[in-house]
Amino acid sequence: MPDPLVDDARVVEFLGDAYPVLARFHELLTSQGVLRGLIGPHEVSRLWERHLLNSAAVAAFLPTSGRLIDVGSGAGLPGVVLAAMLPDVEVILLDPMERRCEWLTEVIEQLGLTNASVRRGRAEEMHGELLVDAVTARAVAPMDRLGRMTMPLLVKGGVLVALKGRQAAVEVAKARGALKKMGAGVPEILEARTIDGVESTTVVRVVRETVRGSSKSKA
Ligand SMILES: C[S@@+](CC[C@H](N)C(=O)[O-])C[C@H]1O[C@@H](n2cnc3c(N)ncnc32)[C@H](O)[C@@H]1O
Repeated sequence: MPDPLVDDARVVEFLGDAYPVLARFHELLTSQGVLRGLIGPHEVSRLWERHLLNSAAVAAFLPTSGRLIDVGSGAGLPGVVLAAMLPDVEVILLDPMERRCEWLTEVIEQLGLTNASVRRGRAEEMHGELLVDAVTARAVAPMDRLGRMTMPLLVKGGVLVALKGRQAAVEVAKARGALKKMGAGVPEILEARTIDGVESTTVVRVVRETVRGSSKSKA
C-alpha cells in the first residue's frame, strides 16, 4: 500500500523549505531503502507518519546552530531529516555498521545535504574525540545506557534529545540515577507534534549540566 500522506498539503506546509529534500528522501527510502534492507517493506505505507514527520518535529527541541551527532542513525532517522530541517547545524550521522554508513553517505550526497557527514563507529568510541552541542537518538538503547553513551559527547549546556514513544516515562524513572551521575540535569518528557490526525512523538530532553570535575572546581 502506498503512503497516504504523499503529496498531502499539510505535510508540505509543516516541513516548509525542507519539504523537497525530504520528499526525495521518502522516494529513496521507498525504493532503495527497502531493497537494501534499511527499512522494512511494511513501513512504506507509513513512512511520513511514523518516520519522517516525527523526526522533523524533533527539530523544535534542538539548537539551530552548532554541531549535532545522531547516534545510531541507521537509515538516517532522525539525522538526515534534521540536517534538512536545520541547515545551519553541522550534523554528524554516526553508526557502527559499514552497510548503513555507505547508505548514509550516498543519501546525503544525493540530497545535497552539505551540512551532514557520516562517521563510522560506536558512540562510546567517540568519547574524548567529539564534543557537540546536541545529540539525538532513536531506537538505539534504553535511557540509562543512552545517557552513559552520549553525555560525554556533549558540551556543558548541550542537549540530548531521545525519541522514545510510550515507554518514555518508565525509561526515565529507571534512568534518573545514571543520568545524574553523568552530569545530566532533570530529564523532561515532551510531545513533538506534527499535523492533525498524526500521533505525536514522545521525546526525552536532557541537558548536560556538569562535565566531570567542573561542579567541584566551581565550588
Ligand atoms: C534499531 S536501529 C535504529 C536506527 C535509526 N535510528 C532508526 O530509528 O531507524 C539502531 C541503530 O543503532 C546503531 N547502534 C547500536 N549501538 C550503537 C552504539 N553504541 N553507537 C552508535 N550506534 C549504535 C545500530 O548499528 C543501528 O543502526
